[in-house]
Amino acid sequence: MKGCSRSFGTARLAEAGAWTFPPVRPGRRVGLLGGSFDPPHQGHVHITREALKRFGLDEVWWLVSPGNPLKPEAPATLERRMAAARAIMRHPRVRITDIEARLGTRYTAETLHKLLPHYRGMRFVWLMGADNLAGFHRWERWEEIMCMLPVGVIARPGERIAARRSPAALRFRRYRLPAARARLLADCPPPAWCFINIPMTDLSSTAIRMRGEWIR
Ligand SMILES: Nc1ncnc2c1ncn2[C@@H]1O[C@H](COP(=O)(O)OP(=O)(O)OP(=O)(O)O)[C@@H](O)[C@H]1O
Ligand SMILES: O=C(O)c1ccc[n+]([C@@H]2O[C@H](COP(=O)([O-])O)[C@@H](O)[C@H]2O)c1
Repeated sequence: MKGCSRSFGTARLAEAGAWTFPPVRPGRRVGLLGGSFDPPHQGHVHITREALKRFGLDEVWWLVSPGNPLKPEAPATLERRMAAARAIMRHPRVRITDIEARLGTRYTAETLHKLLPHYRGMRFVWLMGADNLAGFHRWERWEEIMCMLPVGVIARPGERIAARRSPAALRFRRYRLPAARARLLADCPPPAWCFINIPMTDLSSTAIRMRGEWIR
């Protein structure tokens, strides 16, 4: 499509310092679930399990963010959120990572520019809840992200209509894969996105913080 380029430039891997990227066999289908996870909750666990199944993924990596660039308040420390994520999400095909802190990125486009060239031959899918699709047009270089990898969107209570009518959904409406073909998403050349309806849970980190069950 116009404005989409499959070339992402060369990643400056040296910037990643001594840290080594997790090894992965080529051809694997990996879902990337970026999030603040402040705190992680069973909603995250639920959508991860559903994404593995519905999008036919081999793995999901949680990218525990150093801090969402659109959220004004700093989250709890990365160490604490990583530990809580590891405690709640126990699955042999899910990795909890602090890749963005290690890469020195917090904007998703920048993260992908550094990550994807290191894993040529792999099939990544960006995963997000419907609330994030509704506000996706506010992300830095969001159209570029759509052109970099397929995007899997998962229903969230109260957000389905806003997501479907969002600027991002409208702009890329021609590239939407029907939910019945969700398992093909990882193999679709971008731009491609798919919205799946799953049994929804209305858990949120905000609600947990408001109940005082997680103090930053
Ligand atoms: N209950 C849920 N249903 C569907 N998607 C969810 C749910 N909870 C979180 N997500 C998705 O998981 C990803 C990470 O979410 P995040 O860590 O921001 O949790 P959150 O509950 O949305 O937090 P907050 O309330 O602080 O915004 C986002 O893409 C978000 O849309
Ligand atoms: O790149 C951006 O501009 C951008 C803006 C808002 C959110 N994100 C990413 O979206 C993911 C979900 O964030 P959150 O806080 O809703 O869990 C997380 O990986 C953030 O880094 C990215």
